[in-house]
Amino acid sequence: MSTVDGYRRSLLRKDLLVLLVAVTIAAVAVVPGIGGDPMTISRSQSMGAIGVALIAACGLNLLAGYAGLVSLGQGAFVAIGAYLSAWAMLDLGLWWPLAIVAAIAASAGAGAVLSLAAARLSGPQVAMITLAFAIVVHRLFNELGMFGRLAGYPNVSNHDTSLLDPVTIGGVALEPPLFAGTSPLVMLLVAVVVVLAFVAYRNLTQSAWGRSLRAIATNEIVASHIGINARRRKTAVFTVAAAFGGVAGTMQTQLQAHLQPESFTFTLSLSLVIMVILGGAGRLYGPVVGVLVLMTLEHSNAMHALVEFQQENLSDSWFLSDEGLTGLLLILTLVFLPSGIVGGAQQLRYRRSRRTEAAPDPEVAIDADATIRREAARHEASTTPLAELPVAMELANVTHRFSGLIAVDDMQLTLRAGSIHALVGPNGAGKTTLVNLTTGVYPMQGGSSSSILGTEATGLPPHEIYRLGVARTFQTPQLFHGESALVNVMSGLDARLGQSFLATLLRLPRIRRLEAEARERAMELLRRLGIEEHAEVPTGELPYGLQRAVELARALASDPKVLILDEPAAGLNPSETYELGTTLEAIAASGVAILLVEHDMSLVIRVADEVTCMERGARIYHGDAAGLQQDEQVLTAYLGEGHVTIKGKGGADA
Ligand SMILES: Nc1ncnc2c1ncn2[C@@H]1O[C@H](COP(=O)(O)OP(=O)(O)OP(=O)(O)O)[C@@H](O)[C@H]1O
Repeated sequence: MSTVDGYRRSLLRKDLLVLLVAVTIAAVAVVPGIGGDPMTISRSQSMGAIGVALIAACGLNLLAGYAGLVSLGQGAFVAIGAYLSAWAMLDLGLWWPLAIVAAIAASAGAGAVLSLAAARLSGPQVAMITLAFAIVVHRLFNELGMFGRLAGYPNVSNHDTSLLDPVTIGGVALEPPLFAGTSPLVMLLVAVVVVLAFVAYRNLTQSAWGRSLRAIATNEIVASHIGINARRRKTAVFTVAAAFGGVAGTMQTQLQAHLQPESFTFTLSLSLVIMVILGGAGRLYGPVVGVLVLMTLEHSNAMHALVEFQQENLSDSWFLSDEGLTGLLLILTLVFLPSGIVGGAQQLRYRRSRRTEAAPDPEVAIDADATIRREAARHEASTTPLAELPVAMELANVTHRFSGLIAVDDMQLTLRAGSIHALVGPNGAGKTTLVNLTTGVYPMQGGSSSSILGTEATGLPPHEIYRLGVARTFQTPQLFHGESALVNVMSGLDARLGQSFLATLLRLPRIRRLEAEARERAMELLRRLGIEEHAEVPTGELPYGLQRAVELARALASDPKVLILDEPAAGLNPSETYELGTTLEAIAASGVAILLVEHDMSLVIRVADEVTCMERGARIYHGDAAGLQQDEQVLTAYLGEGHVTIKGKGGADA
């Protein structure tokens, strides 16, 4: 068994064990009579409510925790699932499983429609639109006569439950839906649905799909550079989160004798948000812990006892009610455990484990191993004259204006496979703008054109340019800091693996194999760049030089044909810069075309096969590094008259 297989199996075992322990704790806490007292309706409904909240909170965590789209409307999807499944059974007379599926589909559909508006928005605007949606949905169920208005649904005067056929599972007849709260078999059904929903949620989070959510949460532009269509992924996660809400709602219908609009006010959505934040947004077990802590407090006597304690011992006119205590708990969590209970525990465990290990020395941490150098030596490209190397990317007549300012002015640039093309020039010359044009961040204007490996690429968005074989790094490393170096690197090749959503949801064998291969490939890249010992370290904890190396590994993960590096030596010390140069030469020698935007002239002159110098958006020099240092215009505009000539590639003096 490979280490990856072992890791995967232990992860699965751990997940199920934790869920089992959590459910048992909840059962003991909420159902004190589990060991003897008879199970009452209210106790079984409390248990069921925990399950319902768990499903809804897991969906919300995908959206708010992983994708960073804070929704204040999750309760609305629970309401849609609950009301519509009941209505489909009672008024439409649909067979109960069909009614449940239809109601979940309706919730998911509502989520998809909402996402069309929300996908254009970000941050507080997403929260606002989802809040408005929650209010509208609540008002609808509150006002529509078909749902009994304030009297709730079903309405005793309109509905006769004896009309319903009993539900049978394996030949055992259950109580009719909507009046099933006391049936142990319905409790079992809810428990099975909770476990299935959790497994689906877990499968989604621990996959390329889950990593893509992290990416769009961190930075949509960066996400698009690793092949993610951010808008489409946002729609998908909205739909999935709403479907989880719908599943939760249909289970609520199974547990409750009666649906009341007050159960689905904005407070429900807010409680779900509080549970996710309290447990740990973006953490696998965050919603489990959040739901258990908050619902155990709510459904046990603990909150009530705390309120009474204040009244008796502090003041009976100034005290915090249940809601006030919940708010206080949230404030304390945000102040002392900003990443929630699970996030805090993980950080503690990580810090403890680091304390027992020797701290890595960042000075010598990056050491590209001999493999990459041997590959370089073997590659014949290094012996081929530059002009004979195949063209990997061609930019022609590229112009870009920011309002009145011409940032790039009629630029030409050719990148050849197996070579390094350096792009230099003073601050504000237009280098980064040109890079952003080549990778699709800015749309091409006027007569600009671009082709990649012979394919027309003018006007393509970044995620499509990624698919043509282009990868890049950024002036400031753009990593997903909540994740380990390994996961960051894996995210670089995810979009190439073509993992379908359904296969990911079910974690089919193909997905497990692809996931294991992605892990192996990412480890291999970390090893080749000499940073494998940091594989499990969250990138936010790594020194700057190592962050740059992780970002380079992520760019290489997609096996690019064109690699664009925006000031990769910025912030590196001389030994790290030297090592970077060696690594870049090796990467180029393996057949990759590199565009190197850089101010460190010692690095440029050492590794570049050709150099383009820009000033005020235009090209003022194109040629080799030796010529660059002699060019009058370059000396005046960029290098300075006092520039001391550095030996170029092949040791030739300028
Ligand atoms: N988003 C923007 N909106 C308006 N002007 C911009 C924008 N981005 C860049 N510019 C302007 O375009 C010009 C080129 O900037 P750019 O960042 O491409 O230069 P650069 O050569 O990469 O500089 P540096 O070496 O400092 O990174 C500058 O005058 C800059 O102020």
